[in-house]
Amino acid sequence: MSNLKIAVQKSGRLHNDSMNILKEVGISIDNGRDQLKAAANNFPLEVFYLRNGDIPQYLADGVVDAAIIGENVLIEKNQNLSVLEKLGFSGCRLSVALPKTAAYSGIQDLNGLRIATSYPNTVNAFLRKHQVNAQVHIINGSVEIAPNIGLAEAIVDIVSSGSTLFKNNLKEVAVLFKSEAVLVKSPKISTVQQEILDTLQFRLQSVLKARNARYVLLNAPNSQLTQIISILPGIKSPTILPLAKPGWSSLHSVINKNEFWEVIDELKKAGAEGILVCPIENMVI
Ligand SMILES: Nc1ncnc2c1ncn2[C@@H]1O[C@H](COP(=O)(O)OP(=O)(O)OP(=O)(O)O)[C@@H](O)[C@H]1O
Ligand SMILES: O=P(O)(O)OC[C@H]1O[C@H](OP(=O)(O)OP(=O)(O)O)[C@H](O)[C@@H]1O
Ligand SMILES: [Mg+2]
Repeated sequence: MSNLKIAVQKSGRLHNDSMNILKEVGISIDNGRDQLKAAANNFPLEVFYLRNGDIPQYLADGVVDAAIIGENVLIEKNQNLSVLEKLGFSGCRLSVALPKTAAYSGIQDLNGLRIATSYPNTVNAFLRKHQVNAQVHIINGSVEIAPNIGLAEAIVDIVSSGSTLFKNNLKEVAVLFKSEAVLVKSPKISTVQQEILDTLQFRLQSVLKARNARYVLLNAPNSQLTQIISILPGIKSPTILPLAKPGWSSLHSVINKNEFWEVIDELKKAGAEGILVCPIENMVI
């Protein structure tokens, strides 16, 4: 069998975005509900649907060749797996939180507390690093409830919008690290599977670059082009096409989607008109 075996979370926060990004790179998967694995019909790839927390071990053992998982789980399971690509979704952070009313002036204030978490290895490493003496209590879900039911004085859990902390009368006091979904590979991957993974990674990079970029089209008087080009330099340099109206041109360029809003006023001041901003599907540079 020369298919690349890739693990994806079976259900939960990572599942849909993981399947979407595979679809965006043109891979079509025969996806019967409740199947534990499914093959792609246009790419040498098989998807294994697994629990996020089990994936690092499967990678370490070479049961799967690659996976899409949260960085936080990789760190917790500490299997020395290397991250190939950050995928830009499921962004969150692992944080320490305390009851809103608790006094806190620094990490040393965690001394002597009971800390509830689903990430015991990560928390113990953090406590060791800061020479804090606290008791770690492992809870597998709904960690934020622990202080309210007298199980712990502090928690360490995933925070994204912060609304779960807020609803449970907790405050975030320290961030251990930030996490997002990542592409990871097994140290036991074979040469054939590695080649397939290289192709997949190349396609993912082109989709990720495109997600962050926008295609910009605008009209401007020729006298203003030099100034506008300095604002919108593009990948190599912008495309300039003459308009039917004498003395005017259409300028096409690519820009980072976040930078666009910063330069729009500059563009207008420089004389740009009829500015169109379009999404890009793929970028091969
Ligand atoms: N609120 C959140 N916002 C953004 N990303 C999150 C959030 N909560 C979790 N994540 C990310 O999504 C991953 C999967 O979370 P989810 O709660 O679906 O699974 P789980 O219960 O940790 O894992 P399993 O698949 O083993 O049941 C987490 O490891 C983390 O990387
Ligand atoms: O800051 P927020 O946006 O509120 O997100 C944080 C919450 O999201 C995750 O739980 P999830 O909803 O995945 O439930 P789970 O505990 O069942 O995994 C995490 O464990 C937090 O409880
Ligand atoms: Mg969760």
